[in-house]
Amino acid sequence: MNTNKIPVIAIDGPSASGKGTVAQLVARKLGFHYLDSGALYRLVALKTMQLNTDTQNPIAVAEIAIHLNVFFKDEHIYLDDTIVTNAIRTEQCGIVASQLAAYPQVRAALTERQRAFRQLPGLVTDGRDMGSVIFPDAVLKIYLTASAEVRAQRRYKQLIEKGMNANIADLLQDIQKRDERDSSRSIAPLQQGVDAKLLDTTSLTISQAQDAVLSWYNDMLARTRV
Ligand SMILES: Nc1ncnc2c1ncn2[C@@H]1O[C@H](COP(=O)(O)OP(=O)(O)OP(=O)(O)O)[C@@H](O)[C@H]1O
Ligand SMILES: Nc1ccn([C@H]2C[C@H](O)[C@@H](COP(=O)(O)O)O2)c(=O)n1
Repeated sequence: MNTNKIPVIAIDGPSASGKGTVAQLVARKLGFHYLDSGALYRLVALKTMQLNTDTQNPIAVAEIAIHLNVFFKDEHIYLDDTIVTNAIRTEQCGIVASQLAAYPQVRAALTERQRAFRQLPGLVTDGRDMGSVIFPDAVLKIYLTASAEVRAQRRYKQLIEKGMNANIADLLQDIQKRDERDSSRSIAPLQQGVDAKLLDTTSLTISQAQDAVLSWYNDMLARTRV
C-alpha cells in the first residue's frame, strides 16, 4: 500500500508543553499508532553517553543513531534489551539530545526510522519537525505550546512524581535554553509552520487540549468528505 495515504496527525512544540501526553491520548482515542520522536533523540543521547562517545563528533553520533537497537513495547522503551523508559527522561538526556539533534547527519540517520511508524489505520506523532520535515503531508498539523513558566512547573511535577530530583528555577533555565537551541538551529528548527494550528495549553487542562485536537481532526474529516 502507498503509505502516503495513511493519515498522520503531527504535533510539534517546545519541551514540556504537553504534546506527548496529548498525542498519546488522541492516538488511543482514534486507535492510531503513536510515535514520540523526541524519545529517539534522547535514546541516541543516552547511548552516546553510555559509550563515552564525543558529543562534538557528528559522524560518530550518527553511527550510533543508525545502529540504535531500540524497541517500543506498550508503555516501555528498550535499548539493547534494557528498559530505559525513565532513564531517557532526565534533564541531562534532554539537553544532550537537543545538542545532538542539531547535527544534520544525526537527523538524516533517524528519518526513515520515524517514517516507518506510519502504519494503518493512522499515526499520531509529536516532536519538533514532524509536520515540517518528516511528515510534510500530515492531514493535521498542530503547534502545541504553553508559557515557559507553566512548562517548568509541569516538568517539575512530572519528575518529582517519577521520584527524580528537580528544581523549578533550574528547569525553567533548561527549558529556555532548549527552546533557544531547538528553534535557532539551521536544520529543521522548531517553529510554527504556516499550515499548523496553534494550540496554547497554558490555561487548558489535558482533557481540553485533547478535545481541541480531536475536534480539528473531525472538522478536517468532515471537510474532506464533502
Ligand atoms: N494541559 C496540561 N495541563 C496540565 N499538565 C499538563 C498538561 N499537558 C501536559 N501536562 C503534564 O505536563 C508534563 C509534561 O508533558 P509531556 O511529557 O506530555 O510534554 P512534552 O511536550 O511531550 O515534553 P518533551 O517533549 O519535552 O518530553 C506531564 O506530566 C503532563 O502530564
Ligand atoms: N522531532 C524532534 C524531536 C526531538 N528533537 C530534539 C530536540 C529536543 O530538545 C530533544 C528532546 O526531545 P523531547 O523529548 O524533549 O521532545 O530532541 C528534535 O530535534 N526533533
